[in-house]
Amino acid sequence: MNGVAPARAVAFEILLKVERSAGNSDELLYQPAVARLSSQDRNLATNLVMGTLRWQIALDTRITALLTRPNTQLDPVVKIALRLGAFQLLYLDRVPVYAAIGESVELAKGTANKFAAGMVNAILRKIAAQPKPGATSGIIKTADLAEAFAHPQWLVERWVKNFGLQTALRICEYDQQPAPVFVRLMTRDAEQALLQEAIELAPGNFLVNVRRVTSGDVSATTALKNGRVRIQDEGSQLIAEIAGHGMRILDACAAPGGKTAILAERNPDASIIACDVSKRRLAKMQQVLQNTSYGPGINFKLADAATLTLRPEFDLVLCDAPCSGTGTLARNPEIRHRLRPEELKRQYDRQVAILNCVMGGIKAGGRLLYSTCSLEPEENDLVVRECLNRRDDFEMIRLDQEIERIAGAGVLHAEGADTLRATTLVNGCLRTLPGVHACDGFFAALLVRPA
Ligand SMILES: C[S@@+](CC[C@H](N)C(=O)[O-])C[C@H]1O[C@@H](n2cnc3c(N)ncnc32)[C@H](O)[C@@H]1O
Repeated sequence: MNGVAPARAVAFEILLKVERSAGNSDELLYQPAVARLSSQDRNLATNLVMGTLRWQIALDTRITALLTRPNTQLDPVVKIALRLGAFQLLYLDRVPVYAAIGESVELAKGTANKFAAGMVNAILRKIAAQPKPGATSGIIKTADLAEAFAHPQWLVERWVKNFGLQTALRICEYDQQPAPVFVRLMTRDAEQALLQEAIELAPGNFLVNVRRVTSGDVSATTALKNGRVRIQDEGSQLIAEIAGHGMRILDACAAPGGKTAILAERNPDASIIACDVSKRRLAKMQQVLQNTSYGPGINFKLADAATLTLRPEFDLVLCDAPCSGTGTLARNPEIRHRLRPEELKRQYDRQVAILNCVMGGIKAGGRLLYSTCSLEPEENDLVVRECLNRRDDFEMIRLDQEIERIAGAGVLHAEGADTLRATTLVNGCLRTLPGVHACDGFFAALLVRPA
């Protein structure tokens, strides 16, 4: 693309794919075109993609108000050129106005519409002259909260109803910031190795083996390449730690394998079946995990966990179910644009089918951890309650005692254990909330089949 800086050209292509539902931002940002960029351009491309998606609702409101015919369906190329330009003008301080406008005009020339470039130029000039988004303090209405933080109103209404306005505000604030990067230290010298590569670290929220990256690009380090560290959200790691121990383990919805890796690390002598319905995701996971020191204990199985034929032979099942992902909007900002309220019922049906099926694989005395990265009760408590109602050979165990178990085993640091005890236990289940906790939102419930 003539006259367009590499970072903006890459960001534009990724945003276009996301708009056309041809991929997810987090995966697309790991493609070779991004890896080939300089570290500075990679950061800019990432900021442009994630920021534009995070603020899309607010950007579209401004853009629509300036269209001559606000109901016109814009060509996706024009839409993305406008969003990308408006995002830089309104939310980035260091981008010169001429670059934000001029390069969006160049991008808009990629359409057959010969008037598109002129329209993009005119609209972005008007946006450049508008005041930047104002302060967000003093919000007391749900609609204002949704608008100020560029979230769908229906979603914020649910959170206000379920968690209260202040907590909904914290979730929305968290979603609008880059998600923290957490690393798991896999070797004793891992922390030192990262420090030598100019990566600055702070302690994790809960887990002894976790560090939060405060400065530097871990993805470019040798420590990551040679397996001294892994990148994984701390909430996700916590779920896998709580899942616990077994000799025969089924990870029913396993890809991309973050939790499988911890199960394997914590249960080195176990036989683990890692199952996923997606061939592509399973293959990618297999490629990553089979070359690790803990890979040999894992058998990879392509299967639909809702229809598996299982004998009751597992002493541990992790059912990390597919879900709406509303606990991960900071990491996956486009979820809010794709999700519809009616989708939650479809998720519930699928989750009930999967959980109900994998409960059949638990032997007497065995345990099953059900988890999601959704904040919605329909995908969490209600799924568990429905599956427990369907049979009488399972009971739910409060996770308080599991927190004590992993605290006693030295997995949690003292402050982390206190935070978990005080803020995450709801009706015996575990719930992390983005913004309340500095990690993704997770839910977990532990079911056991008494011996
Ligand atoms: C939340 S992700 C799992 C994340 C994974 N446990 C980890 O920690 O990396 C859910 C996974 O479930 C898979 N999935 C969706 N429907 C499934 C089904 N019916 N059976 C098995 N896996 C399924 C998806 O392909 C996706 O990889």
